[in-house]
Amino acid sequence: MPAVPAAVVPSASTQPRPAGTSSGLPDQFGRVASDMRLSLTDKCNLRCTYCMPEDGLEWLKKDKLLNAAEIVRLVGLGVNKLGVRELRLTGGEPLVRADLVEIIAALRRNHPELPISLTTNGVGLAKKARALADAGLTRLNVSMDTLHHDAFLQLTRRPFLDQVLAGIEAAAAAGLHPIKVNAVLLRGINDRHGAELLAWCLERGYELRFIEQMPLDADHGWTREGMITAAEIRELLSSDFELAPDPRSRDGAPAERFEVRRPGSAELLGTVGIIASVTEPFCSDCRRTRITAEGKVMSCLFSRTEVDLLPLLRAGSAQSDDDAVVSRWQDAMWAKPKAHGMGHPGLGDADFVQPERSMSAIGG
Ligand SMILES: Nc1nc2c(ncn2[C@@H]2O[C@H](COP(=O)(O)OP(=O)(O)OP(=O)(O)O)[C@@H](O)[C@H]2O)c(=O)[nH]1
Ligand SMILES: C[S@@+](CC[C@H](N)C(=O)[O-])C[C@H]1O[C@@H](n2cnc3c(N)ncnc32)[C@H](O)[C@@H]1O
Ligand code: SF4
Ligand code: SF4
Repeated sequence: MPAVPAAVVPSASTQPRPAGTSSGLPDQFGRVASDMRLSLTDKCNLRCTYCMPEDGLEWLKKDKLLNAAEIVRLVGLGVNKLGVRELRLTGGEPLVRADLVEIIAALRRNHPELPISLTTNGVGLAKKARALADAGLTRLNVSMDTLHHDAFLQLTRRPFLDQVLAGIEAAAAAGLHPIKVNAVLLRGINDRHGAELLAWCLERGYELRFIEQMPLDADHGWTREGMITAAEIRELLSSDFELAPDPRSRDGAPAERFEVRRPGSAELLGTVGIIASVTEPFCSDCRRTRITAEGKVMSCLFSRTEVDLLPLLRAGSAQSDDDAVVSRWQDAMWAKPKAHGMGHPGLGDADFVQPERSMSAIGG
């Protein structure tokens, strides 16, 4: 079974962070991170082919994971000292974490105004949606690649589509709006289901986003030729829908949004997003800082260097320790690569090296 790599690289900066960059999370290229993506676990109950291997991964031991108090402390440092303005909880599958509701409630008590969102596969969501909303979750994104049971099984290797559908419904009933649905299209499996999935989401007021498959699968099976591009997705949708650029500002978001209408009709049905990380990268506007489930800063989704905050978090809780954590986090972000983990965008390029960690072990 492949193991989650234990690599710890103290600092990746080629150039030290200059004196004077004492506030926030700036990098060498003029970007400032304010969007914190925190992985709560590397575990998952699905085995999506574009993410996890069939046999799963060797899960981190519980004592290696950030505990609830450490999570609350890290978010506090992010918000109070480093300019974090948005928090996303992800994984692995965040719903498998038994203390998820308590974590959200504690974060909400400390940060009444902070937008807190969750990215989930929706399995088990039906039972938890109300508690998540009551605890103070702002909204959530559910990953669902198809409405077809056979394709769902082929993609996720688990027969849980009905659970996901029930979860989305429960989230809507709990008022966790806006609900966004994430779908990765794979050639020959669900690429022909895109228009149907969009119609389903539009009817229910959910915002669908198609995601280009990135080379972050544990099986290392991704190819630039094999993936479905944003241009292809727009083409696949064009016989059923007309897409026009959404006039609202993109504001650094991965998804480019489009207004959706039926061909020849003026009626606005809703919007669809396309997250074209491979063919239309958005790295120049990136505001994301990632923390893995075991407390490592990954300045970029494709970083091959990681900066471990856990030893500092576990060294004590005094003010001086807070300063050390903040400073190490800032150093890590200063070293953020320009794009795609290297000096230029190009996920299919010869010099691109896929990180050892799969998406589930990074925190998508
Ligand atoms: N290349 C790249 N892709 C990202 C990044 N952040 C998110 N994505 C992609 O966007 C997908 C959707 O992310 P979500 O977790 O739903 O969050 P989001 O789209 O940033 O969030 P909202 O639009 O604010 O709801 C992820 O699965 C990734 O495929 C990033 O920093 N770099
Ligand atoms: C890693 S998952 C973590 C949260 C949760 N388990 C879920 O699936 O929503 C977050 C997102 O990453 C996406 N994802 C996973 N592997 C990917 C890949 N290789 N390329 C693009 N997106 C990927 C998933 O579709 C999902 O929307
Ligand atoms: S994409 Fe999410 S649900 Fe699918 S295997 Fe990865 S972590 Fe699990
Ligand atoms: S690939 Fe790295 S730099 Fe580009 S948007 Fe994603 S996290 Fe940001």
